[in-house]
Amino acid sequence: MGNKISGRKLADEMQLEMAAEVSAMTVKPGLVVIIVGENKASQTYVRNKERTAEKIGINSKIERLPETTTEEDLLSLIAQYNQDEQFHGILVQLPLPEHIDEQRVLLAIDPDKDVDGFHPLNVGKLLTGQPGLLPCTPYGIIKMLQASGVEMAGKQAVVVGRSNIVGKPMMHLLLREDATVTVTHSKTVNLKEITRQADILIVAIGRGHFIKADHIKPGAVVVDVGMNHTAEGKLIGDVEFETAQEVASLITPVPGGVGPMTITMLMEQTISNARKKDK
Ligand SMILES: Nc1nc(=O)c2c([nH]1)NC[C@@H]1CN(c3ccc(C(=O)N[C@@H](CCC(=O)O)C(=O)O)cc3)C=[N+]21
Ligand SMILES: [Mg+2]
Repeated sequence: MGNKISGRKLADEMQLEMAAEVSAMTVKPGLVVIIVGENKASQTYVRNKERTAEKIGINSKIERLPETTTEEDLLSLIAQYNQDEQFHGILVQLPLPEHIDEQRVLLAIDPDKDVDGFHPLNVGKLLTGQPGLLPCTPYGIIKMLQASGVEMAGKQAVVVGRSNIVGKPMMHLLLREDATVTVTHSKTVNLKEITRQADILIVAIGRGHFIKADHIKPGAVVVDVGMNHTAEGKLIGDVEFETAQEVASLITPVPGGVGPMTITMLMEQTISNARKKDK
């Protein structure tokens, strides 16, 4: 057992197809990423996004604002990009500094340019089963499972983590695929008994190597959303990969799993927005 699902490989394949598609378009897709303050984890992410956008032929612009930026200044920059026809996607990197109201910022983004799928209108569409922009991490996970031939309909899916960015939208996307979904979190009692029921286990709790082999049902599909840095600066997932892969039938690694797919879906949604403006 222990077949690795390579998000990296699938992401590379999808990006090649997307590059061909973009080169045939008359409108060049544009994505603006707004970052407020310095955040070490943000840096790799933003670098990867820039590199990927360039590879595909997307015009990407990074707006780096100082930590001291006021909420009003951020809101007016967003208003400016809402109007700017060159940009089809707007992403405001989270988390934002303490003094800025995150919900107010997400509400300010034009829902049609919200390529992160975090605007309450898009969240509501996901919840009620209407088409809309989707959160990129859970969307990328569904794509990865489909590409790997994982049957979701009727299966027991367990999500560990209930964040607005991963856990909650993941629940809805799995429901849409007709899985039976259980959401667990840090206050869940007898977590192990629940995760051991999972045919599909999605882990997004942000604690390094929290899920071990004995949390996993033999033959389960395991998706690791974690990105934790050890004291030595090594990137590790929420799942202890070495032991878990002995039990799982399929498992995503960190790095090279969910991360590259997240970025790919961001690009995909930016392109599909631009295509709506294409002749
Ligand atoms: N509004 C907003 N939307 C986001 O989607 C968002 C965000 N804010 N804030 C930060 C997190 C983090 N995130 C990552 C996505 C991909 C990689 C990625 O490409 N990882 C690679 C490389 C990692 C490495 O080598 O360090 C991998 O897992 O293989 C990393 C981090 C998106 N986020
Ligand atoms: Mg989370």
